[in-house]
Amino acid sequence: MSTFTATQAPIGQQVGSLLATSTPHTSPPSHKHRLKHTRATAHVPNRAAHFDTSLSITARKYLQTYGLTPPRAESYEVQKTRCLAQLALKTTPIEKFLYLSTLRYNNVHLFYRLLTDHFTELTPLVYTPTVGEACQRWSEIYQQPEGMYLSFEDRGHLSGIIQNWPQGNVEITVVTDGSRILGLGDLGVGGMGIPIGKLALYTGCAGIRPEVTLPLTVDLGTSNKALQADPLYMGSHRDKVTPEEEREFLDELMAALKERWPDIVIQFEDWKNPFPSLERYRQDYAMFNDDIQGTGAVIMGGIIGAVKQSGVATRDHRAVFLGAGSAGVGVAKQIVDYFIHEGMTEEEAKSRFWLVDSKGLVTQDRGDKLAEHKTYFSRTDNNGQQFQTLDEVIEYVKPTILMGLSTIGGAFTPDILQKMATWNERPIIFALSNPSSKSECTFEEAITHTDGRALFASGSPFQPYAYKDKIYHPGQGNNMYVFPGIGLGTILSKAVQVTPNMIYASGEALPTMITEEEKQISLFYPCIARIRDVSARVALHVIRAAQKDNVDRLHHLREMNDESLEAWIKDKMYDPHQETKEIENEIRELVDDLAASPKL
Ligand SMILES: NC(=O)C1=CN([C@@H]2O[C@H](COP(=O)(O)OP(=O)(O)OC[C@H]3O[C@@H](n4cnc5c(N)ncnc54)[C@H](O)[C@@H]3O)[C@@H](O)[C@H]2O)C=CC1
Ligand SMILES: CC(=O)C(=O)O
Ligand SMILES: [Mg+2]
Repeated sequence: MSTFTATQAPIGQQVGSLLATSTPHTSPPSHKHRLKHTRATAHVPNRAAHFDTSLSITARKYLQTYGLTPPRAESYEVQKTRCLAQLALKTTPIEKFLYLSTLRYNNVHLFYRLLTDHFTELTPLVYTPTVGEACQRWSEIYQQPEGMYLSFEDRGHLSGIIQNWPQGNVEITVVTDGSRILGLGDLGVGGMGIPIGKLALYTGCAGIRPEVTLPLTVDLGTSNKALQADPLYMGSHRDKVTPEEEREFLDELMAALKERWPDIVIQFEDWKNPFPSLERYRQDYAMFNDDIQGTGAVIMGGIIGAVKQSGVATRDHRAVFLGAGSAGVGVAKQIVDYFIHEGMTEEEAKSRFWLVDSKGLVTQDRGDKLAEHKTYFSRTDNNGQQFQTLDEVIEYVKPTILMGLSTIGGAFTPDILQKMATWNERPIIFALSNPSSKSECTFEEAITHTDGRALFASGSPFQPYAYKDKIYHPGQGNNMYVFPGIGLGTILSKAVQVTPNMIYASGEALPTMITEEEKQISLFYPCIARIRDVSARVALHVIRAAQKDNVDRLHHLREMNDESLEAWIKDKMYDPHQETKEIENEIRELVDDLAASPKL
């Protein structure tokens, strides 16, 4: 039975259209809009699918694009060869970023076929580190709209403006105000590169259809004076609004999003101070903050494996964090949860953490007013002594774990790395700041200065490194391992909230995906090439946690065992390789139906 619904055009006209070899009709037939697999998207025009050069001649005639593309119907292999050759001609990362953005805009399925087949090589070009440069230069390199921009001046009208988004159904949005883009500071509306990049990974990693994603940037002014002075800057040149104004704006925005798309999942990303909005909206919306919670989960997932490989008992670990911001505190809290899970009391677990910010070790008697999110970890056992530098802190603590979420590239000096290697057989060194220029140390430095013994992960990717006749492989501790699965699990279970247990479950899923081969080479994150399987597993764990917390609404999923549920999840995932095949199948069925119709 055809999946193609009845058309209003007379049968004769349809057959005529199918058989036409001359120029296309000037007015499109109504059936053209009924194909399930050629839906338009705002940032992905309808022509994306219709102009795919792999479409058969029959399909082109049916779609009336015959003659509008070169004659040969080519295989994906040929398309891929051409794209990769064109990409290779681009010499700088930003040129490659632009090439891939244009490809996504013009032929979305081809872009995702390429991305999913070449994840390891292409992710750094659509995501960190290259997206960092793209955000810094957004107003210079801007080419096409790929998301929504809402301004403070639009307050009072957000609901109406959101109606302008041409896509009827949106299942997930990533929203930023651009105020803390990676470790690069306030980039204003240039931050739009982040929602676009994150959502590209939602599609590539977790198979969420591209047309149900909404990249969203809110322009609440900027504290970046250079941007304010830049005539090319595409955002408002006003100063940042006050926290009260931001709250009022967000109250309206959240309500407007839910009004238009009641089931929408909302991910907050790269806000300078994201704690208030997380607290304010987490109960009433299916929302989470990726920098606090996604990062917390992914690093907890990595630490589970690294702690095992370190040979040191969980309760004997001591962690020094350089950076006590959203990510630092989010990660430390999530690992506290894991330590509690492993049998420690909360006080015992918390006592294993020493957080360092720009003023030094975070202590209760330091003399400054601590931001609220830092007080939980502030030390009280320092006997009045204060420690200003990382060097002083590590001499005092002699940590087993050194975590970098500080935005300070190179902060883990050779001396610090060597000390870590003196105190520990397998020092755990996570240099997590993004992009690569902000990484607290490189993989090469971590390996060289610990004589190959570091258990290492970084936020942005590094290449494998050869040292003393051995090849070492870096781990990438980036929230990209979990946020796609958190979103997918929340969407598929129709969860009304993203609960702390769902976040915890996403991190806990990661170690279940590590292979023996990966363990052998000291990896505690799965190979990135398997990210679709990893995201499906994360989604499975997220759904189970949603069920336990009773926030899911698709109750029949509760009846499935894990194996069936994981298979069901995979079946729901968008597969870019299937898209043109689906169009071909629908057209073939239509042709067959028409041929079988009684002649009038
Ligand atoms: N690998 C991953 O998946 C993720 C990485 N990150 C990265 O983590 C970094 C921090 O992000 P957030 O915590 O959200 O930023 P944030 O602005 O909230 O926090 C930055 C922290 O670093 C501290 N800091 C700044 N300069 C310092 C110095 N000279 N010495 C010691 N501490 C200093 C600040 O006091 C603050 O505590 C960014 O580079 C971001 O890209 C963030 C989220 C996920
Ligand atoms: C990876 C990420 O979310 C960040 O660096 O902010
Ligand atoms: Mg982020």
